[in-house]
Amino acid sequence: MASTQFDRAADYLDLDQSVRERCKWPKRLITVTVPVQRDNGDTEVFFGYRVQHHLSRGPVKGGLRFHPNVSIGEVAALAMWMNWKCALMGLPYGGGKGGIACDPRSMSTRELENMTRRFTTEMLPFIGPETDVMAPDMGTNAQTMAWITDVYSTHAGHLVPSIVTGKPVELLGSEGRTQATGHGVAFTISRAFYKLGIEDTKATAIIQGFGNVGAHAAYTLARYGVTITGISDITGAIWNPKGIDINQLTEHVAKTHGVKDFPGADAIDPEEMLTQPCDALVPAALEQVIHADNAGKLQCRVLAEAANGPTTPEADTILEERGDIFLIPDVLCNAGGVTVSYFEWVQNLQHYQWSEQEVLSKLETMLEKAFENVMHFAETNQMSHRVAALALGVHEVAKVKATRGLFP
Ligand SMILES: NC(=O)C1=CN([C@@H]2O[C@H](COP(=O)(O)OP(=O)(O)OC[C@H]3O[C@@H](n4cnc5c(N)ncnc54)[C@H](O)[C@@H]3O)[C@@H](O)[C@H]2O)C=CC1
Ligand SMILES: O=C(O)CCC(=O)C(=O)O
Repeated sequence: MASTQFDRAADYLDLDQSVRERCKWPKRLITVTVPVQRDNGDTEVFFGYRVQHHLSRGPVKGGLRFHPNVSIGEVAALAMWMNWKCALMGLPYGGGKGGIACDPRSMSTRELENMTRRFTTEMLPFIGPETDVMAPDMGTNAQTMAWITDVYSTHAGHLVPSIVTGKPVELLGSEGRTQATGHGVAFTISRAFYKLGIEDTKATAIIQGFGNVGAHAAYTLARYGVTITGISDITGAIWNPKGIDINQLTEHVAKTHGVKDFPGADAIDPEEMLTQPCDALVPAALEQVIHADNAGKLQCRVLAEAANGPTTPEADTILEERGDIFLIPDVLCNAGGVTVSYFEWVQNLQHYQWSEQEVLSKLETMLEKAFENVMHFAETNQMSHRVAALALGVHEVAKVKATRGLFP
């Protein structure tokens, strides 16, 4: 998927052959084994990965994912997308992504901590504030980042907060990072509604995924006055046409670890939920959930890609032919997370802390600019929002590759 999307953008840009090849392939693909003693005394060996797509514009930046489906191919695609996202947002980074193939839901805190610490130790030769800066992604959180900071700092002999972003605020994480991705998703949806003449307070949204991104997108949309009619997670899907109370749902999820059986809504088939009428459909969980079989059935006005890679190229073609759905592509829609990560890194390098208001206001300024750039480029060149966003990102990387040149 990532390669196909890159090829479409590179064809449009008519990239020079050498630059095109150098933009397309990752610089480093690292695979490590991570032995962990399970609570029952057995040792289990997990596979961990980190892909550093390119370092031409600065350190690689991107999340670390703990999920059973993690593979080197998935991580490579996610790293490639991070390039174009960082470049589109004007951040001085290349793209990276990492992950461990594991089921974090079935692991104790002790096992997760040991796995994270061992993975970090294996990664020590390859990471650093100027080479590779990780952050949370699916299945990881601020605590995971705290463990990575601790291992790296212990080896350095002093605290190195700039080794990761998305840390707890007390460990010099940034105010606003936890909610940044979801906040940015809601902000771009509101911009799309404005373009389409839809009022936030009369709009409805359906969200797949109620983790860091989905839940914070839900809070912010609800704060804007949008009615959230459907939400799903790994445990099931819930539906209430009058609106789901997000605060009550959060309490329910804290107690039961899933949205299933929430008393304030009915159960609905998770697949059917995606094709219900709504103003915004927000996939905020997995890849490839909008595919050839359901793209023709979507009844949303806006498809807001909070997750990375939720739409297959086949579905993209169907949506482009339909022409009635306003796509906010992933590299724009979820870019709030890495943008505030950049702010966190900058604050750490300056030994200075910004307020939440400052962080979110700077974030909105940067998202607004990127949103308008993508819309303008798409309109001017009569292309989809996806190809426009990718072309803008790829172009920035290509310029740097061309300028730096190729050692013979
Ligand atoms: N955390 C961040 O700052 C960023 C995350 N993203 C992307 O957003 C997406 C979600 O990430 P997070 O919210 O951080 O992960 P998370 O681990 O906090 O939450 C994931 C959510 O997806 C749900 N889920 C898992 N399988 C599902 C299924 N089959 N059907 C429905 N829901 C399912 C889980 O139950 C959970 O609610 C991923 O694609 C990630 O790459 C993108 C940019 C930044
Ligand atoms: O915050 C970051 O550095 C990376 C976030 C991320 O993994 C993503 O945007 O997909």
